[in-house]
Amino acid sequence: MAVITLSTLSSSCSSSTRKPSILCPHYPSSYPTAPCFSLPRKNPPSLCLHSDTLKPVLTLSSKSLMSDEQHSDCHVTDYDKPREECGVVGIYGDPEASRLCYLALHALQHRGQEGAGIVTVNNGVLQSITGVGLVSDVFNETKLDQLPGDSAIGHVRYSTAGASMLKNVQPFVAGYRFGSIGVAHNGNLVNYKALRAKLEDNGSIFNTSSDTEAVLHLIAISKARPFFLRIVDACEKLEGAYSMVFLTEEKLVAVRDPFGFRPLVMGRRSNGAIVFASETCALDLIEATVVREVHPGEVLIVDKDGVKSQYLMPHPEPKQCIFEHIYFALPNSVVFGRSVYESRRAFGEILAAEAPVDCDVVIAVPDSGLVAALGYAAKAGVPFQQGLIRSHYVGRTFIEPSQKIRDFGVKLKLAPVRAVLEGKRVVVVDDSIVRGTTSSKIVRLIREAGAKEVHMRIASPPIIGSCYYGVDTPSSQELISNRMTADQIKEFIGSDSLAFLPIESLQKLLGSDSRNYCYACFSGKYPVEPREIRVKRGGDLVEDGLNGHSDSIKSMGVSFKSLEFRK
Ligand SMILES: O=P(O)(O)OC[C@H]1O[C@H](OP(=O)(O)OP(=O)(O)O)[C@H](O)[C@@H]1O
Ligand SMILES: NC(=O)CC[C@H](N)C(=O)O
Ligand code: SF4
Ligand SMILES: [Mg+2]
Repeated sequence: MAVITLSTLSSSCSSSTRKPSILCPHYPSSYPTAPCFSLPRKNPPSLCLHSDTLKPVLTLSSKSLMSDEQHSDCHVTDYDKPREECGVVGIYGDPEASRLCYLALHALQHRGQEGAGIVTVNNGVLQSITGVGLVSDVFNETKLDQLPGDSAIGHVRYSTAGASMLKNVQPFVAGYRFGSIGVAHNGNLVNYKALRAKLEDNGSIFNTSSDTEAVLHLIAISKARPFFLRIVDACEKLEGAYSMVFLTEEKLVAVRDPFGFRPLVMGRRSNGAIVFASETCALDLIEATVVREVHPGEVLIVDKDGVKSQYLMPHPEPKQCIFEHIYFALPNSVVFGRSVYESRRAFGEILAAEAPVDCDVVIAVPDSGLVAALGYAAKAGVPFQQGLIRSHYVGRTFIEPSQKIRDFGVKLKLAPVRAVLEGKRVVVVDDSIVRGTTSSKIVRLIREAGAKEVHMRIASPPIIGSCYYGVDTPSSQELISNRMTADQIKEFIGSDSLAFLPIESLQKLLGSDSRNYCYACFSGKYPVEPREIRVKRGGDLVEDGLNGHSDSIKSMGVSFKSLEFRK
């Protein structure tokens, strides 16, 4: 059963004007900035339930799964892994906006499986459906019929801040004094706690424990005019990673943080509709042609007059996440202007050139090790074979009811092919080692299947630090490469040899573009100081909000158990 919430928010602002900080050549430098006309108030509440809001917000929360009020067990996921991030999509000017959004979210499902949502604009009203679980769990024909309109934004979530619970599922929608606004965010704000504390001091009441909500409050209290400059004003107060899409009654706005940590690309459909998505694979699915990336620090505003570009405050140089190429993005996507497939293949080729070994067969750890293994095999001139079969019924998250059963995790997901492995010297290529769980189990499985030698090749440098920019890696103490040398890891996983992709070779491959990438989880050099973020530990969920319990979600057929929250 769906619940309908009429949520109203108000804010006030005092008179002020705001000019764009940097103007794009296509943007009129004479853009009018008018004084704000609202009532000045001291410490104005940015959220008010007795508001004189102009436009109501219609929110439908999918109740096919448990509600926020039903505090129960916690969502158990595979915390060994660098987990996926979020995916965002935005569509302007297509009568099938919500259906296209739904399809695009399917293409981005690998980026987040905790929750999904779509917001559309219909007759000047923002309508929202969000729910926990996969896109296919949350939406069906009937739900999509409830989302008419020719503009939409959508989100698939994997939490980085704020627990896994329905109220944190995006897009978020709020009504404020001048209208309504929806937002979908991929990334993580490293100054969220400070921002929230300040906003709360000034009277803001938060509805969620997600970092993303802060931007809505900042927009509501901004004194900038016209509207999109409120978004610019708010974003300039954010630190960390944000690729976001905003939807209002009239506009679709896409923003990428100045470092461009997370991807965001713009496309166009043949009917002229403008589309934004985290990865190009989403554009391909809905037959939109890639126009270009949203540049780091850029704000793109789409309305009936076309597309305008604006920039946030200047910044030294982009720091795009190299891990998108190593693990997160799909190989059929082009991310940061590079084909993910070609990157991974090149990583494998470099490994073959720099860490050769006599072998009979090259195999991959599916899925994300596959393309690098193809590169390794081609360069080494050794046959590639499918030595491990992946079960498609076990996702990137699975049941972990106890340590004993947890050991079955890898076995459940990956099965060795004796016909390929028996009596062979095997090179096994994977994209990364996080805690070493997968590698150690795989080496054992392959030996049990009769392999004579097992040589692990890892298509990324050793991960020594946590990510604070939208990827949910374990804390650094839990990262095996933070505690052990490559030789010690080789002993730990029981392989005959082990080699990682050297960071220098990775940077050499990227050439002059190399300085535009973030390598912090390999180098420990963080482009934006993660001063207030604590990373989740294995088995933990972090309750960082003041909104009560971290409620569970039930999704994807995973099992649940109670977990303790660390403060
Ligand atoms: O060292 P560990 O802690 O075991 O983590 C590393 C493994 O986790 C990831 O795979 P994952 O199973 O998440 O997804 P995939 O099927 O997309 O490769 C990654 O590709 C490695 O295989
Ligand atoms: N992985 C992400 O991009 C998460 C977005 C946001 N920080 C959240 O936790 O919902
Ligand atoms: S720390 Fe690692 S995972 Fe995080 S943005 Fe930088 S390269 Fe990507
Ligand atoms: Mg893997």
